[in-house]
This record gives sequence, structure tokens and C-alpha cells, in this order.
Amino acid sequence: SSSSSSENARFGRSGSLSSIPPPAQKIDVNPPKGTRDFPPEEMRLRNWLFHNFREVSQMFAFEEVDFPVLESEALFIRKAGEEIRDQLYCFEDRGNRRVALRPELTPSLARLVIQKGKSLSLPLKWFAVGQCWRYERMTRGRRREHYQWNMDIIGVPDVTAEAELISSIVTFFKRIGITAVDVGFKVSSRKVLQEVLRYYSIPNNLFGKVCIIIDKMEKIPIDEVKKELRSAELSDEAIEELLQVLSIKSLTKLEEKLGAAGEAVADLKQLFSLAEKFGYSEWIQFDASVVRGLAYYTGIVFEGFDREGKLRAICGGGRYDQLLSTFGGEDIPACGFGFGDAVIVELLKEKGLIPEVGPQVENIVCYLDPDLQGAAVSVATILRGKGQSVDLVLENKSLKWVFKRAARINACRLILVGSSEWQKGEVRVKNLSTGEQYEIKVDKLE
Ligand SMILES: OCc1cccc(Br)n1
Repeated sequence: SSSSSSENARFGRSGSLSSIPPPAQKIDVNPPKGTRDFPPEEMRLRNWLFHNFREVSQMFAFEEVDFPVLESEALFIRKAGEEIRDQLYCFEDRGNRRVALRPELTPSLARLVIQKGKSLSLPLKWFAVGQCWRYERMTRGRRREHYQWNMDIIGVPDVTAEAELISSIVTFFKRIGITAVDVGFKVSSRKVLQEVLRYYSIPNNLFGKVCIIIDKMEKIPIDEVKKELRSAELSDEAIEELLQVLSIKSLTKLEEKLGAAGEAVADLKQLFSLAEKFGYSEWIQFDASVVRGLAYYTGIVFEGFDREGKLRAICGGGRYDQLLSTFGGEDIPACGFGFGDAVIVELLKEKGLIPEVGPQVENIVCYLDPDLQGAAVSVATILRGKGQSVDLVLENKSLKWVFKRAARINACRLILVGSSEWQKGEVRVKNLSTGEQYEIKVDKLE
């Protein structure tokens, strides 16, 4: 027949169906919308960042914990109008359970503390680095996942806990070259809000909702904020007074406004005094407008910001003394923060502080003669047994190929297994930074 060659290929000479399938429809090889791959170079930067998270956490004697990425949806259902609730990545699983990809780590931590109950000896100092999710309409093209570093202190009612947390973040910033010139912390307390709302007899159950509305102050027009506050049953007088207090940026003025007797002023004065002792006074400033966007904060709140004002908040946290009881547990005083892995990298890029984190391997081992494949394997295994990293060239490659690979993986030393040396029980070594070459007995390699 005059069928085309490709037709022949498919049906073969005998005309029967051959085993060569048609080319598969190419799948989309990009990761799902809003998510990231971490190829080696990106993974090395992520590992560098997380290593610093962990080093600081351990320096402050915090213990690492983790929880499932998938949680019961109920853990995150709060009725305060939070963005984190509107963007919950939730679904019904095959067992008809309502579940969600965690949007934050704190509720999981609270769940574990309740679960462990009396078996835990307080205070707890726990940290975690975990992937968190949100389902945001891609209209804004923002990410749907990020990794968050959290540190939490459970069981300490005193403001020293918040001061300790801020100190750990300052320590982290210093380690990676960020200074108080680049970044600051706006610090306030939700007790400021509480004292104003109490003065206007606003019921406690509206507190979380009012905080979430106020947190939007920088993001939506002030008239919209007022409208939402009115819908939360605040009188115009209460709204004006609230906005006036929230514009205060000095502790002295706050004290003049609220008096010295209230907890808000006392807590903040103690925090600023402790900041002196920790040595980070230049990093923090009082700003009554900071409320943070999570409903469960009850006291001190803080957020790290870039002083050039180009980026979103770098990190944020605060005290949440009543979170456990929202899950039916006994309340235990607690505070913590979340620190995402994205904004900090944008800041490091801005400041030219992205570290050189190239690949690094101590040895590359190759064989020049196909019969010496086994010899090369044994040399690589001996070196690995001595705790050395070895890139074993797995096929018989030209020296040109080996040198090219050695440069790409930034190998320190080339070990050549050649027949004349091997007969003497030796290998040839080339130091790839100095060029020095020598032959050595295999058992003398170190
Ligand atoms: O910061 C809010 C948030 C939560 C989950 C995932 C991402 Br991306 N962002």
C-alpha cells in the first residue's frame, strides 16, 4: 500500500498494530496555579533561610513541632470576617469530612496543646516551619502557598514572652544582614481597642470583628472602614473616638488618653522597657493602628515592616490568651508569630543580601577504563565511609565531560581511577582549586 512511513511505523510491514503508542498529549508541566517548584538553586536558598529559622529557634531553646497540612475545616471556622477564612482552601474528602489545607499553624498548635493536656509541662516553647495555603481567586495572581516560620510560647502570661519573641526575630534579621535601618516593628496592644470599646459599652462578642475591620484600614478607604464599623453597631461618636486613638503613635500620648491605670499602657511600657534590656529599642515603635488580621489576638500585637514601605508586612504576631477555649479547651496564656518565606526574600533582593549558595561537593570520582567501573565504585564507597561527599561518575565518560561536570557541581577534588595507578593500588588526585596533582594509595585517601 502507499501508506506513509509513519503509518508503516505504526502498523509495521505486516499491517498489524505495533506496540508504538501515539505521542501522549503533553500535560501542563508547570505546578498548579499559585504554587512553586523548588529546583536545586531555589531549594538551596530555601534551605539557607530555613536553616537560619531553625538556628535562631534553637538558640532560644525552642523545640521543633509540626502538624498535618490537612486539618479539619472546623479548626479555621471563625466568624470575624477574616480574609484567612474567606480564602480557606477547603473541600469535602472521600469520607464526606470537611477538611482544609491549613492557612496558618497556630490553630494546629492549639489543638495539639489541648490534645496533650496535663501531660505537658509549661511553659512550652515550640517552633515550626510549615507550608500554609489559601485559595485566592487568581485575579490578583498572588501565591496560594507559602512556608511560615512560627515560634510560640505557651503558659507565660507576662509580656516578657512577647519581648522574647521579638528578640528572636531581631536575632534572625541580624544573622542574615538586615538591620534596624532596613526593618522595624510596629507594636501595639489590642487592649487599647478593648478599653475604648468598653468605654462605649460595645459588647465583647464584637471585639474580634471590630479588630478585623480596623486591620483593613491601610487597605480600604476610610469611609468604607467607618461604614463597616457602623454595621458592627458602633455609634459615630465611638467610631470617631476609636479612629482618633488608633492614630496615636506615642506611648506618652496614649497614657494621656487612656490613663496609666489600664493594662494596655502597663503592658506596652513593660515591653518597651524590656526592649532596652534585650538591646532592640531602635527596632520597635508604638503604633496604635497595628491590630493584625487574626481575630484571636487579645493583647500585644506586632508586625515587622520594611522602612522603605515597598513591601507587605514581613512577619507578625501577638498574644492569644483565649484561643484554646474556642476549641473547647482550658485557656492557657499564649503568644506567637508567623514569618513567611516570600516577603523576606523580596527584601533580601532589594538589599542585595541574597547569599551565594552554590552547590558544593568534596570529590568527583571517575574511571578512564570501562573495566575499572567496579574500582571507581569501591573508591567512592571508601570516601563516603569516611564521611566525604562524592559525585560518582556512573558511566565511562571522557575527561572533558568529567571536568565540565566537576566545574558545574563545584567539586573540590577529582579522583581518577586509571589502570596503571590501580595496578599499584593507587588513584590519581587533582585538587581542582590549586591544580596540584598526585598519586596516592587508596587507603591513604582522606
Ligand atoms: O499570609 C496569608 C497566607 C496564608 C496562606 C498562604 C499564603 Br500565600 N498567604
